[in-house]
Amino acid sequence: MTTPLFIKICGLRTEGDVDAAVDAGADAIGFVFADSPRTVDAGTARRLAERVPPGVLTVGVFRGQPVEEVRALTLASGVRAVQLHGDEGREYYDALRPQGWTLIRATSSEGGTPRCGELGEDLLLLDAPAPGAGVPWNWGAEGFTPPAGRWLLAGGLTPENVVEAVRTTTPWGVDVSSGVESRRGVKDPALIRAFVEAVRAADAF
Ligand SMILES: O=C(O)c1ccccc1N[C@@H]1O[C@H](COP(=O)(O)O)[C@@H](O)[C@H]1O
Repeated sequence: MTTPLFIKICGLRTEGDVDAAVDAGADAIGFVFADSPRTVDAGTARRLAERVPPGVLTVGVFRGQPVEEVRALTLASGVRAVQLHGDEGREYYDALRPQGWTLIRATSSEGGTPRCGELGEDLLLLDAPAPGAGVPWNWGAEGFTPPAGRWLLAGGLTPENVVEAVRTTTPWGVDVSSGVESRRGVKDPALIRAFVEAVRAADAF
């Protein structure tokens, strides 16, 4: 039997969002600390993270923020992983490493396939150039080479397209935000369930 795909549901803002993701069987949930319609403050993220069972990874999502801000928000919220969408370099990852957080580097495949770990990250996330916009990138393109090692596919995934996406790109896991919303920034529990069920059905093949 192959390892089930890792599923992250991102951009959660309410208790109902968190309960829907956990009950559906998500492996990770994300709180956005970057500028976004989904932004939550550290206190909200802490309160929501406290509802999450220990087996589900809590992730703080950042984009182009100073490392001290990332450190402060991560400590204040108590999340266990940091997802970085900026153009941070190795020194930035080195500065966060001693805290023991799981470090996720979000990048695109423009300019070639990145390698997981090359900046000190634990996990790579291949996303569209505009994160959180619900727009798929061209992951089905001829010549796309998946990264070696652990990587998450993100960018415009939905319950309808995720099965084809994972069969085409063979990621270690998937990450979704817009595709499980009824409108921008508002999660839909039925879509969260449908997304997780679709991924688990893809696992069965
Ligand atoms: O969700 C956001 O608004 C966001 C803002 C800044 C950086 C990342 C953000 N979200 C991440 O975007 C991808 C995919 O989102 P989508 O499914 O295409 O909407 C995912 O990794 C989110 O964590």
